[in-house]
Amino acid sequence: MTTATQADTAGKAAKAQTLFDKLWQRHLVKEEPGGPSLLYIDRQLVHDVTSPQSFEGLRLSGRKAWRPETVLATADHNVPTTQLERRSGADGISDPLSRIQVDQLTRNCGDFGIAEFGLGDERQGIVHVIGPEQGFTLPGTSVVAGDSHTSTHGAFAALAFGVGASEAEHVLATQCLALKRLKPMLVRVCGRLPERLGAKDLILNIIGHLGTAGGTGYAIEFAGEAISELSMEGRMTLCNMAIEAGARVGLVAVDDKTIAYVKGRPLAPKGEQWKAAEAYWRTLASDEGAAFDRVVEIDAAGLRPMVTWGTTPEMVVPVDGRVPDPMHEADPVRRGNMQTALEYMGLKGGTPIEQIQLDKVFIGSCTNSRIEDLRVAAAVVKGRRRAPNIRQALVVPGSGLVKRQAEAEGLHQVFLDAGFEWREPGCSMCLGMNADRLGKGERCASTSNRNFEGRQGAGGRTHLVSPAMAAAAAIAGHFVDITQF
Ligand SMILES: CC(C)[C@H](C(=O)O)[C@@H](O)C(=O)O
Ligand code: SF4
Repeated sequence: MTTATQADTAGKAAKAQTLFDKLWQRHLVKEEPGGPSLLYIDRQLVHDVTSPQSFEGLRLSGRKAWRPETVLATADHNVPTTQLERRSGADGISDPLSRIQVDQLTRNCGDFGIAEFGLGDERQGIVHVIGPEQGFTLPGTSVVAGDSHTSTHGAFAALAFGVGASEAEHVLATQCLALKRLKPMLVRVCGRLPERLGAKDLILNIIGHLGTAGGTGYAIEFAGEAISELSMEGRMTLCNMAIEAGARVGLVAVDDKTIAYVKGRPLAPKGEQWKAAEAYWRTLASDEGAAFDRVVEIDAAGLRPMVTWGTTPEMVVPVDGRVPDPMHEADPVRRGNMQTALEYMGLKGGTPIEQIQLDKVFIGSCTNSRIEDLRVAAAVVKGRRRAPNIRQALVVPGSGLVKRQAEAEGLHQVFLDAGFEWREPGCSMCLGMNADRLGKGERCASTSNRNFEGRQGAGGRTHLVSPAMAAAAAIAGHFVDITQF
């Protein structure tokens, strides 16, 4: 009896699993000790840039998409965002390569029987916005896309990560993928975020702490009071940038907010299936006492609004801080990197962040283009005007449905009245792949997730910030402490 009880206890203790362990185990087809394991992939998202190669590969080997109903495609990276250019669909794209990629996506989806939200479809938008919006991304599923920011979908406790074009091809053909097991890391954020700070400030803080390689080889689970307090939009912002800390996977456990967000979405289960699904989804949290390979604790209450000053997301400081001085950096490699970054950014060490004058503002991208982001930005902008030195302030909703919702709430009018531009959905100025770009030397406050050299256009200078900060910077013409603005 005693022995049995001990065995039970030991069994229970051994069974405490992290959320990542649960998702991993559920999708495991074949485990190879030491080597990569074979995982079952439930869903795949496809966009215009990385998919041509995958489809071409299928054609060359004479293979079909095995379960085309598990794939959803949209055009986002190459699409223009002005109404005028959008009127004529892909024909309105002046750049020939962009036009070919958008056209090709439609042709490939037709040939392989895959659903596509193309130009002219109100459901079109950034791949990481439309997946959750449609209920295509569901808790407990495994989701891949030929796009590194697929980590976004982990906000729903989905095992979601970016893959290369040949891996995406393999998933299309077999629904399986070989992957080396990731190590679970816990980032526990206790306390509450101060007023006017958002998920973007939090994740920039975390990346500043971990560094851009700190998450390499890990799946990061975000937990704690500050995470529970975040909306699903905020959790998506957080997981979106897990990859910027090097982690292919970001995760948040299922709670009431997850369930409420998914319920009633077009592709979410209904009726009896919903009940069964919800019961399973509610198990998707790390067990008490589950072992993580690394645990990082952060206190949200002491955080400040963040602004990047350099050319990686870890080069970040609070808005009331200064651009760091490389002369104070003891490590020669770090010092060299700082100097190179400052030169590119046209900044001097010691400059107060609030004195940095801007040329452009971009509110959009899969990090911050959801309805909540637009609400936050509009609340800052309301009744104010764009500063004269801001040549352009773009607001680009993440999908046609976000756009419609924002218009129903009158947010577009708030932006237009303040001298901002209200655009059609797409990746837009997040990356220099469509007509929305920075010119050489132009400085931008951007709500996107990457700031490397030339990211928003050759010679362009990117500062990553929250939507509230971007909006305030457009009004003031420079960075401001949004907790006082
Ligand atoms: C084009 C695509 C491969 C790329 C990515 O994987 O992330 C893009 O979305 C990005 O943000 O740089
Ligand atoms: S919005 Fe930016 S980060 Fe997101 S998928 Fe598009 S290019 Fe990549």
